[in-house]
Amino acid sequence: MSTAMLEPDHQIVEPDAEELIRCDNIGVTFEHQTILQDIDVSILRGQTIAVIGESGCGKTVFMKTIVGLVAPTTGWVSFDGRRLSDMSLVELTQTRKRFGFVFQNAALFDSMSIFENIAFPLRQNETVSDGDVRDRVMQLLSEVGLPSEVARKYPAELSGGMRKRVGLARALILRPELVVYDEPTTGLDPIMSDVINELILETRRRYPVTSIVVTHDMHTARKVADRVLMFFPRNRLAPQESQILFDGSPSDLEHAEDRRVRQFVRGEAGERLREISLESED
Ligand SMILES: Nc1ncnc2c1ncn2[C@@H]1O[C@H](COP(=O)(O)OP(=O)(O)OP(=O)(O)O)[C@@H](O)[C@H]1O
Repeated sequence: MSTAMLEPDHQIVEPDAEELIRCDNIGVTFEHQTILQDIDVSILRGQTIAVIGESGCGKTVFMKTIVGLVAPTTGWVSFDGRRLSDMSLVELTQTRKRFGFVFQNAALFDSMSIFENIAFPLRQNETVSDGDVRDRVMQLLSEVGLPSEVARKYPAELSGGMRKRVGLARALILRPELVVYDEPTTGLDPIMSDVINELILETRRRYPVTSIVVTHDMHTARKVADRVLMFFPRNRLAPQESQILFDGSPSDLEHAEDRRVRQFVRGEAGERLREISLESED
């Protein structure tokens, strides 16, 4: 702790943390629609980044581009100093083992027990004895605050919050260096949302994982992130404007210079209401 810097939002980032991810001039165009343009972002090891912005602005596309699920139309993504586009399929597959994915709907296999769901990445990627698989699954269950009896159950028998925790356990079993969370609290009540927030924080305290959290939940963004990126829809920006309207600490969001950022975080429709009514008249 003595070498670490305490950030305002209680996150711990090593002062000499190295770059883990670099996005250089990324652009993504689907058919004729440009979703991302000129995105330059550097993410340090150990950072927890919340990606916010209104629906359709490209948050998920950004996250998928970083993990190599979407190939950028321009620019490149580097992970740990290597461009994803320079990697062979085998290297990309090897690199993806260093990523953990927590999907919005937990994406569990319904026909497998919770034990088998959590063990799945381990059995797919490592040669481990049954005893070791058992130890690691049980350890992960305990890390996400679920009792060991849950291991025998099936996804349909669990609540949404429990399923999310199982999804987190599965994402963490290979001890990934990068975890991406897609809307981790969507559909949960406020208490269960906070349980998930606490687990994200606890995971970071337990080991130096880097996290990217795509979220609409401002409470989550403020609580778990040490850095927030706010994206804006490319088609509503002036040509010279950056698509990232805010890049900074969550505590600075309220006082952001850009009015669109302040309106977003306060949940104010502002002139968007007028724009939407004009769009519907066209
Ligand atoms: N594979 C694809 N092919 C074509 N268009 C796509 C594809 N993936 C995403 N899009 C489009 O890109 C835009 C941005 O999508 P994205 O899912 O990144 O938005 P988002 O900011 O995550 O939105 P939300 O908050 O609603 O999830 C949308 O208009 C979407 O329809």
